[in-house]
Amino acid sequence: MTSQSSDSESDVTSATDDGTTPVPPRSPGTAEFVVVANRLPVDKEVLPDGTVRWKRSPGGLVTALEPILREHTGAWVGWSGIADSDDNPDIEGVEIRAVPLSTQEIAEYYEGFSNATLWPLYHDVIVKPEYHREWWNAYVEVNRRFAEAAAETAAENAIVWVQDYQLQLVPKMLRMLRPDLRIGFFLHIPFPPVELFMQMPWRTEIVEGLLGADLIGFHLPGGAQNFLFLARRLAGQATSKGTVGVRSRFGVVQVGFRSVRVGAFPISIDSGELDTKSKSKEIRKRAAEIRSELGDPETILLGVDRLDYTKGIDVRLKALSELLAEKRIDPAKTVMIQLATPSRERVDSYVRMRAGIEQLVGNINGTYGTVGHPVVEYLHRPVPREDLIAFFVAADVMLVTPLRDGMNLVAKEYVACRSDLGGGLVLSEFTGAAAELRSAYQANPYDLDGVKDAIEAAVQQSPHEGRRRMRALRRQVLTHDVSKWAESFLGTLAATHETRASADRGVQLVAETTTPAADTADGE
Ligand SMILES: Nc1nc2c(ncn2[C@@H]2O[C@H](COP(=O)(O)OP(=O)(O)O)[C@@H](O)[C@H]2O)c(=O)[nH]1
Ligand SMILES: O=P(O)(O)OC[C@H]1O[C@H](O[C@H]2O[C@H](CO)[C@@H](O)[C@H](O)[C@H]2O)[C@H](O)[C@@H](O)[C@@H]1O
Repeated sequence: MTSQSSDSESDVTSATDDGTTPVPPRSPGTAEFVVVANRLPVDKEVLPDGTVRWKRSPGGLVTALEPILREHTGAWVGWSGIADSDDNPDIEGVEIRAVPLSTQEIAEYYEGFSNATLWPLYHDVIVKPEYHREWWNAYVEVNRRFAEAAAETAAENAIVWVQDYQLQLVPKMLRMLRPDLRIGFFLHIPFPPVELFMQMPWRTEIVEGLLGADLIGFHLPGGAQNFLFLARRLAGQATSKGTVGVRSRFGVVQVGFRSVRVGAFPISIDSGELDTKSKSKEIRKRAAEIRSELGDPETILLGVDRLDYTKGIDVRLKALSELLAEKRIDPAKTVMIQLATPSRERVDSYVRMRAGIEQLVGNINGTYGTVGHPVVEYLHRPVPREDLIAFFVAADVMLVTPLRDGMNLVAKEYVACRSDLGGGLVLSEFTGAAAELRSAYQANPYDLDGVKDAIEAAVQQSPHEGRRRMRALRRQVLTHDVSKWAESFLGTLAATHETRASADRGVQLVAETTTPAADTADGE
């Protein structure tokens, strides 16, 4: 079936003739808490000699959820990162349920609809989203499979927490299979402005898919607000009209007898753990070694990203190149380290972007480097976590310059690692983190002169100014950690369910407030 559906006619969960109808489980599972995410926390790797190795999956979603699942003991439903594998790796305290994907599904559901349609559409169309009906059909089919796997894993009345843009149809499909469950959904990337979302040929199906959840979470109030407008316009549901707050003043969408809450929950990191680790003797020693291996430069600039066009790695390289040309930065005293984790390497836009970035690195080193002393040290591979922490401790200026980013955990990790109050953070205004990290050197990544000024200011900041800013940043990051994020989301989800009964009596459509002491986005 390849026909493109109109806004109102199709129902992704009740189709009867296209193989996408979810099949109810014979009996419920045993897990009281289930995370459903595209990726498992570990990626499977088959070495040339046939042995299997499991390594940590890339990206901030796994960084954030790993400590939560360790705390709550439950199950994780996800894909292992390679084709046709249903191996369930052993992870202490977590029941793993792998969802196998075929090579064609990886191409159409993951690389296609998830990462060449939704990803660019939700990130301000930095590259042009592609709309293909076969990709959409694969997305529906794979979402159905995830919903069935979750339905088989969850115990009666369990909490199921569905993650991210790859699985936006799962909440509705899962509700059809298991109406007893409490279902939460969290979007880790930005939810786009209404004008952009309206491009999506299957826009109504996506909004209705999400409305299967009891609670839908976004990083920022703006995303929640955009979604409420679309629920009204595309799904024709009554919604609350008040302004959504941060971890407070939730929006409400009335779907039949169900009240779906919509809120903003900015994600964070295990800041306490990073703070402790970064103070250890081993990490301090490694940080000193890094500086000495680089030839003891006066200033170390650092970038840490998945190699993704949203991250603005080209922006910071162009800014550096101009600062060097204008002699505002001295190449003899400065080294920039760019750690770039390989990502989505078969998607065309990623292949093109990698070539562009490597050319920029080559140009800078060719023009300003000397033999044995390049200005830019570029690694295209992940480094071990402990090394990464040492890089954060060693860096004088952290460069976070995305054109758009849901949150950006790297910015928060850098801050958590700077108990010495050293270092400066250059941060794009278009990251979710910018709403909280007000004391960073913020810049508009589309304004190259502004980015250059921010980098120069951070390089030249006085120790007093640096300490003042870092103290404020650390107050925010250490008091708003990932367990606070999970608690606020899961606490709201639990409360949503408790008010289900009141839906029968008719819930009032007003924006709600959790506690009188509601948080603000900026805790500084
Ligand atoms: N161990 C390790 N982690 C990395 C590396 N590069 C990035 N990360 C982690 O990947 C996560 C990236 O999250 P985030 O900044 O939110 O961006 P995302 O990639 O879009 O999810 C952070 O927790 C980083 O510390 C690396 O080379 N090694
Ligand atoms: O699974 P991949 O295709 O290799 O991509 C890795 C992850 O990238 C995205 O991370 C996002 O989540 C972070 C935590 O909330 C957030 O800080 C960041 O801004 C986002 O880009 C993606 O959303 C995940 O699903 C991927 O697993």
